[in-house]
Amino acid sequence: MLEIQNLVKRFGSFEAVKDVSISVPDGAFLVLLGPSGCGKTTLLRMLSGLELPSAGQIVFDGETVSDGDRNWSVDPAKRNSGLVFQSYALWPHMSVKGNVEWPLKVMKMPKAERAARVAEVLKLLDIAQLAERYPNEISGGQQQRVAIARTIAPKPSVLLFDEPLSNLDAKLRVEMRTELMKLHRATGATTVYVTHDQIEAMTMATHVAVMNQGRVQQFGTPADLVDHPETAFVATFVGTPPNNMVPVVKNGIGYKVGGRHMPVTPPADECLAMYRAEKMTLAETEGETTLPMELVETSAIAGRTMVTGLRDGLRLTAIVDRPPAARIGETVQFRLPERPDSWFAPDGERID
Ligand SMILES: Nc1ncnc2c1ncn2[C@@H]1O[C@H](COP(=O)(O)OP(=O)(O)OP(=O)(O)O)[C@@H](O)[C@H]1O
Repeated sequence: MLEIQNLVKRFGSFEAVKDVSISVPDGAFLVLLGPSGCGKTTLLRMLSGLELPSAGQIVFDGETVSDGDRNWSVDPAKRNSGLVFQSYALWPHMSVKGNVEWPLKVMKMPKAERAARVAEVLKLLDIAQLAERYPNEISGGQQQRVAIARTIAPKPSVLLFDEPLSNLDAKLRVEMRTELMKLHRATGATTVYVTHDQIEAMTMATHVAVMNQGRVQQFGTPADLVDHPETAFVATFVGTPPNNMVPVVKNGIGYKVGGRHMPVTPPADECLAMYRAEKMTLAETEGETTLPMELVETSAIAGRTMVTGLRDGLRLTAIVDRPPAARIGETVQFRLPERPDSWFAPDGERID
């Protein structure tokens, strides 16, 4: 079990990580997901021991490895965790085999055992044929595999990844995603993986912590996040496409939804209505729950069409069966379902 307890990280007066508490079960694949600057890397660096928390504790398997309150932490090399960065920094003067063997030499593993472990790991990552080559003689994707092999060679019980696939092209990313999941199953190591790519998060994770501005907005399984987003931020950050969020305000005896009077019964005078993209439709003409929007984007998605409209800063996405007749820049009528899927308060908290 990996426990993060009331963890805080301050840089001067700026709080990059704010009171984060999460319990990660053994063998889980936790993804830290959030926009740039939300504190993901800082949290991961604290887990690795590279950064000392300002307050709070990190506990691996019942043993405290970082204690911000006491200004103390176990050295990164001694905490049974392995870290893979976005840039993989292999030793250029060592062969692939030499790079993977290096951490085992450092931990003084006997020679025969070392050779067996290196062979096993190279096979697991499908790079045995590259064993004698040097880093400048292999591709970027292969270098990333070597970096991962080097990290898992000492059998760390916790594996930490910081956007490890962001330097790879789209096709290779998808392939490596599958490989990393295979690797996770094969090693059984509790994994913490940082990304801002929500598709990566939703396909790989057993657990996701969605972060924003230093806080964890929601911690749960990918399905939890999609089925029951706890904040408007989560609702609009996860899912493909993300959910639509439309402001609702009291106006006279009725309510305006996205700026138009509509027959709704919101739980408060001012709130946000969430509509799932697959429940939105397009209408030929104006109706009781339609919003005229400028058509800004259409794209084919798994045999259906994703249509995006814009109006006064409000962006709506619908997944429909057929592409609209309208062209980009023309007006289309988006029809909202009779009832939204969820309601959120103006501060983003879920209401029902
Ligand atoms: N050493 C530092 N000194 C001062 N501020 C820092 C330091 N490291 C990070 N920060 C700030 O803390 C915040 C969180 O940074 P962090 O790198 O954790 O974000 P992130 O979510 O990983 O972003 P990205 O996806 O862009 O890497 C940012 O506002 C960043 O500028």
